[in-house]
Amino acid sequence: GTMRLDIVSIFPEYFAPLDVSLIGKARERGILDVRVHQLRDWAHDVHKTVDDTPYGGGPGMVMKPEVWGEAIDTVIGDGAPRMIVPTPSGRPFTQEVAQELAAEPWLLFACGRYEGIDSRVMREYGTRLRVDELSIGDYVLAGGEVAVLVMVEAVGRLLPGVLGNAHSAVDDSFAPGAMQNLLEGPVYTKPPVWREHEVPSVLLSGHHGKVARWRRDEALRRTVANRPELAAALDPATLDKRDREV
Ligand SMILES: N#Cc1ccccc1Cn1ccc2ccc(-c3cc(N)[nH]n3)cc21
Repeated sequence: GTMRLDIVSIFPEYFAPLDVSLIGKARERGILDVRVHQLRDWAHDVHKTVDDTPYGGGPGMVMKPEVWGEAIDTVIGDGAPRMIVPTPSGRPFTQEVAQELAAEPWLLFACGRYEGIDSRVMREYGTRLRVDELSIGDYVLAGGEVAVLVMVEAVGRLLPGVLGNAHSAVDDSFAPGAMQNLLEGPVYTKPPVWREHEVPSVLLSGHHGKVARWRRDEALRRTVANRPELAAALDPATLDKRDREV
């Protein structure tokens, strides 16, 4: 069925990219129903104020709870979407979380700016909705919009029918299975030689067993090189004899 996504932000124009490519097609095909809302529509003062100084002092501003409360109440009505709040201090957004979110019928993304949203908003809706504060990585953005674009793409591509059959998400390096927790290895296409660089001959051999083995070895090599903490966590039993020699 259709997944509904509501996004509330003071920069709705950030979400123009959701009209194109993968997500745009999914919307045209009715797989996704994406609605973007301007938070300021629920700020009633002449300046449409959405922020104020932080209690306890400190730099920057905090987003007012009243405006968010009116916005969320209007958007959800008496429904109960899963509420996602991007934040640098959230639980890590991983492929596993993306898989979980892809199973939800309705997601509501609350995009903060400034130093974040008054914490009582999450507390208020946590009594009625599942509220997840999620981080997309250990770096600080200026607001939640980019994080929502990341999450919507990661979740959207997992929905049935969104990725052409040519590329199923099941092969993802973080998807369950033989290549789980391994990084993608190198990829090649025609021509077989380009500026004197050749394609590894095993890939031209047509020997599927050797190709699979080679790809696993390359994925393992890259994982050890770029993500030693993932490689260390690999269950030795899942690595067959040859891999242990790598
Ligand atoms: N909050 C906060 C905050 C705290 C300190 C300094 C700057 C900000 C800016 N900010 C406001 C909203 C908001 C949303 C998500 C992120 C975010 C997520 C990841 N993974 N990094 N940054 C940042 C966000």
